[in-house]
Amino acid sequence: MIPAGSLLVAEGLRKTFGSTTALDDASFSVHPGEVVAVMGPSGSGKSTLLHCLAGIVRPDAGSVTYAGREITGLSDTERSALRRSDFGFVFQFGQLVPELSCVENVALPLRLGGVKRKEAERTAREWLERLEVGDTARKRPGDISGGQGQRVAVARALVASPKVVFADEPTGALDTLNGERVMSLLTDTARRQNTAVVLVTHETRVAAYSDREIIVRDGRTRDPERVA
Ligand SMILES: Nc1ncnc2c1ncn2[C@@H]1O[C@H](COP(=O)(O)OP(=O)(O)OP(=O)(O)O)[C@@H](O)[C@H]1O
Repeated sequence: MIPAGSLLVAEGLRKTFGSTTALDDASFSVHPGEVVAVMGPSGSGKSTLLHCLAGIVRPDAGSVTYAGREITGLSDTERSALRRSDFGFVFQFGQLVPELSCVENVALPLRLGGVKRKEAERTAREWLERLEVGDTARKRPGDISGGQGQRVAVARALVASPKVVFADEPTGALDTLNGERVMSLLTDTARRQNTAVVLVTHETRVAAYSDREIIVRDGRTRDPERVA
């Protein structure tokens, strides 16, 4: 049964890569503004689930419904337009464009949405300040620390007020202190602007920032709160 008021819902997802079954009847749902952690052992299917939910990977079977609209049937162009307008992304590594300054990186989602350069960069600067990395504005990603880079990436993921942020091991490359700061900045800001967060992690410390956890094991999902 689909929980009432869900923003993003997946049912019966199945995905194979050659002879490997990555997802095998996986389900998922998230409400607006809710932070859900997707946990489970390495290779259990967490990233594949995230990619299906975000419309990056098309499942072999099952459905993904976003804001009442089935997205599994959309064309590649329609799915990329949806990702640009409604979703934000934070990954573990290499997500910032190395040739652009940090302020240009954060301004990018706004520029792609048609906002003029000056306006986009002004908003991007505010976001860098909010994420406590205002001093990186003119620097390139290669000239800042990993912790600063993740804060810039979080600013970029949130700048266009997305409805959902997908974060795949966002603190995987950071030390504990930086990881905790990135997580609290991400989840506090998302909750404040009613952005849902789908957070893939294998660390309980990181999952503690979520409102709810689901477990993926051998491509199947389990919601511990819904098991009797
Ligand atoms: N593009 C791909 N091509 C082939 N096999 C893949 C591909 N993507 C995932 N797999 C396989 O699917 C299974 C699930 O992978 P997935 O990356 O979703 O797991 P995960 O839980 O995110 O793992 P980790 O925690 O190690 O990142 C694994 O056996 C993986 O090797």
